[in-house]
Order: sequence, then C-alpha cells, then structure tokens
Amino acid sequence: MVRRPGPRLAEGLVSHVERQEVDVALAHRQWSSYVDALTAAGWTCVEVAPADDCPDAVFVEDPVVVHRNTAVLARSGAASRRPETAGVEAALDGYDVRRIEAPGTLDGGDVLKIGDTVHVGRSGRTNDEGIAQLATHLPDATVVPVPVTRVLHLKSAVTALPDGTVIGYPPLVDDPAAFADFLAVPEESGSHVVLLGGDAVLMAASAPRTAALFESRGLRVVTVDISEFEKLEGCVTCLSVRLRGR
Ligand SMILES: NC(=O)NCCC[C@H](N)C(=O)O
Repeated sequence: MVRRPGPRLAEGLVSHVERQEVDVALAHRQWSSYVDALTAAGWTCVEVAPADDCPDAVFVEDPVVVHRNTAVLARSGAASRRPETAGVEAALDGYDVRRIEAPGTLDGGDVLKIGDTVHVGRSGRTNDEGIAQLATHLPDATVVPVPVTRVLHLKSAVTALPDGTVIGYPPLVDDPAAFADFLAVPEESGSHVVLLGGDAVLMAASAPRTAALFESRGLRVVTVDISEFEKLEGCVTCLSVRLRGR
C-alpha cells in the first residue's frame, strides 16, 4: 500500500531535525522511483486515495498496522495526522479492522514486527494505552514495548534484516539490549530496510557504507534516493505498508 504525496508535503511535521526546504516536485519523482523499485521486485502497489489536506499522508505506514488478517487503524500522537486513517480504511477490504481509541495513541512507525514478536516504541507518538490496545487487537502476537526517546519512531531507530537481525545506528538506539540479535550500522539512514523478499532489501541511497556492509553479508541491496522525505524524518519503511496477497 502506498500513498502519493500531496501538494502540502513541504508543511510536514518535523520533531527531531531542523526544518529544511522540501522540493515537492523532486519528492514526487522520488516517490515514483520508490514505487518502481517495489514493482521491479515483484510487488503489486495498491495506491490509497491521496489526502491532499494532510501534509504527511505519504508516510502511509503510520495510520495502520497490519498483522495477519487484522488491520489496526492507528491514532497518531500528532493530531494533524489523525484524518489520514479515513482513506486508508477504504483500502482494507477483507481485513478484520480494529481501532486505537482515545486516550490511546499509536503510529505504525513505532511497530516493528519480527515474526509474531511485535516490538512497539513508546515514543512521542505512541503511549502505553495505545500499546495496550494494540496487544488486545493482536492476541496471537507477543507485544514488547521498547523505549524511543532519540528519534521520531521505533523504526526511525531500528528495523530488521530478512534473518531477523535488528539493525540500528547506535547513537540513536535507546536500548540495543532490547533486541536478541542486534547489528550496529555506520549511518543513521542505514537503519531502515524494506524487505523485498528472499535476500533483497530496499534502503536509502544516503547510506552507502551500510549498503556495502549488507552486501558483504550476502544481501541484495536496492537503493532509492528519498532525500526530500528524509528532510521530513521519513525513511524507506514509512512510504509503504505490506498487505497480504488477495
Ligand atoms: N514511520 C515514519 O517514520 N514516518 C515518518 C513520518 C514523518 C512525518 N513528518 C511526521 O512527523 O509524522
């Protein structure tokens, strides 16, 4: 699932970085290249209706968490992002749809699934009530809360390789010991991979030393330039949500 960036992209929220000017036309081209990379890897991209009033709507992983047959509509800790769930819900045909309700807050970017273990960042966007509600909605999963204070979301700090190894840039990871198998990477944006299937991973072009590290471990690395989204604290993971096949 992907969502095209809207005309107000440059107004997107920034919390842990200095605001920089965003080139919206370039962002559109980068988004198309991102979608092309997923398609080239064999994925079918389903486009959610754009939400042009919501500057951050392109970061489509935040309004929903999908696990097996359940889709949980999130309730962002950032009020400006809450209207994004409407269009996403319309694309969840066939799922058992649940909701995070007030006072719970949760962003999908805080949810890192490794098999049936679901690590959830307790962050500026996700609170304990939101984590507790998510655990209720996913009874088959083991939900493990982890602290996130140095970056926006848990998946801004860590993601996982195909073999389940958790990767992160140590200065930005609150507690590497929270993960059974942790691999330090040398660049901040090297912490973010989208699993393309098999040994292939998609990552940002801004982390070449980490790409070389992954290749030395036998992974096939596909890179995309997402500079305009990085200015808004976005990364490769937040631009798509993996749905099950129909
Ligand atoms: N999951 C993600 O890492 N999402 C990035 C969201 C960035 C957006 N500017 C925000 O602050 O909500």
